[in-house]
Amino acid sequence: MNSSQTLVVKLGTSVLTGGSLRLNRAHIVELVRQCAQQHALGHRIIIVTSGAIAAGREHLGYPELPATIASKQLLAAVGQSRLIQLWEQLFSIYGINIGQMLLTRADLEDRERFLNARDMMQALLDNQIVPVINENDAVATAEIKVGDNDNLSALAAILGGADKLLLLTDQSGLFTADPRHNPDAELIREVHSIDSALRAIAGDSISGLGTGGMATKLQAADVAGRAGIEVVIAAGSKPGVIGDVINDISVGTRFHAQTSPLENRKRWIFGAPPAGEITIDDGAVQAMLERGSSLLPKGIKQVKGDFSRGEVIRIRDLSGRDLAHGVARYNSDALRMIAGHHSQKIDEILGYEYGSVAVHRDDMIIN
Ligand SMILES: Nc1ncnc2c1ncn2[C@@H]1O[C@H](COP(=O)(O)OP(=O)(O)O)[C@@H](O)[C@H]1O
Ligand SMILES: N[C@@H](CCC(=O)OP(=O)(O)O)C(=O)O
Repeated sequence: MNSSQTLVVKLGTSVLTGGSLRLNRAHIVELVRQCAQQHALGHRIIIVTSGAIAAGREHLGYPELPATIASKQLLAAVGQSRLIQLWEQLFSIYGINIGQMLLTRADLEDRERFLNARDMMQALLDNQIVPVINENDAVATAEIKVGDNDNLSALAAILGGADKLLLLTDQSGLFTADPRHNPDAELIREVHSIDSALRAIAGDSISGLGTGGMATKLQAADVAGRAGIEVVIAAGSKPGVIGDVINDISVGTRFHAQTSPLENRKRWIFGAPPAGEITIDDGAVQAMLERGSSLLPKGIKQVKGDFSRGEVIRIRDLSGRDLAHGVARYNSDALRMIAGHHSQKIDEILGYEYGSVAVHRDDMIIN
């Protein structure tokens, strides 16, 4: 594994409350200390935090509310601001800034919004800011919700281009049965593939605090694993757990990635039928093929088709040779307007900009 890693740490309500009805600051302080330690070593940390509803309930003094979605939204609206304040305070002890991202499924399913969120997350990470993510519970209706933070953390890991996803919970990992009912249940240390037998032993949450139990953690491991991301489920109370995961020291249950992130990306870019096509000049061909550069608008000669930002397009040279497939950073109309122009002119021509490149190197697969 390379020296600098990107790690998503997901903290379930069970960890943040330590099984009680209020946020357990002592637990959270210790986990922030571990994150800050890894951050100082050059690793990129992304937090996915649950606990907004629990924090809201605590702050309002455990009000009697009907068991409706509206009540949960009310509690989340109050609790999220408490929660983010806490993360902010604790990370600031170490001089680390955080950036809040509240997401819903709608932000991640739409290609253009996904790209926007990904660019934003990248900007935070490039500036050594720790993204702190939760579902936007206060406004998310059932139709646009991811629904649980395990699945949300798998999507956040894909968004952040993470190497690993660590799901911290109140058990030391995935057991052969729910340890709350079965004292003889054994910890499963390594998982190479997720099958129906494994799904059958991963039960729901019975503490009344968490959402989804081990079942949603397994779904998250599956989604992340297919994207080439290794997943570990471990206890938030295990001393030094975050460093252990970064250093590949065996802890909890480890799910091996099913592919490499690059393979997964290639499959996606080649799998998507191209929505359009651009022709580039010889200088751009040389920069792309020989120097591994991104494609700038300056090198674009012609744009064919009608495509949106975020869709896959074909890149051809002047003789019509198919050179590469890549993800467009601008829609077809915008590309037609900025084709042949210097990147500094993008804002002036369009009145907005999504950065200097038309197709980024990381989003391009050369044929
Ligand atoms: N096979 C299993 N191994 C471990 N825990 C399990 C299993 N099946 C169900 N669980 C339950 O999953 C719970 C953790 O999930 P959850 O309550 O949603 O926590 P979190 O808030 O961390 O997401 C455990 O407390 C445990 O009761
Ligand atoms: N978004 C919700 C948590 C949802 C959730 O999945 O909780 P958990 O199973 O404890 O990770 C909140 O902030 O309260």
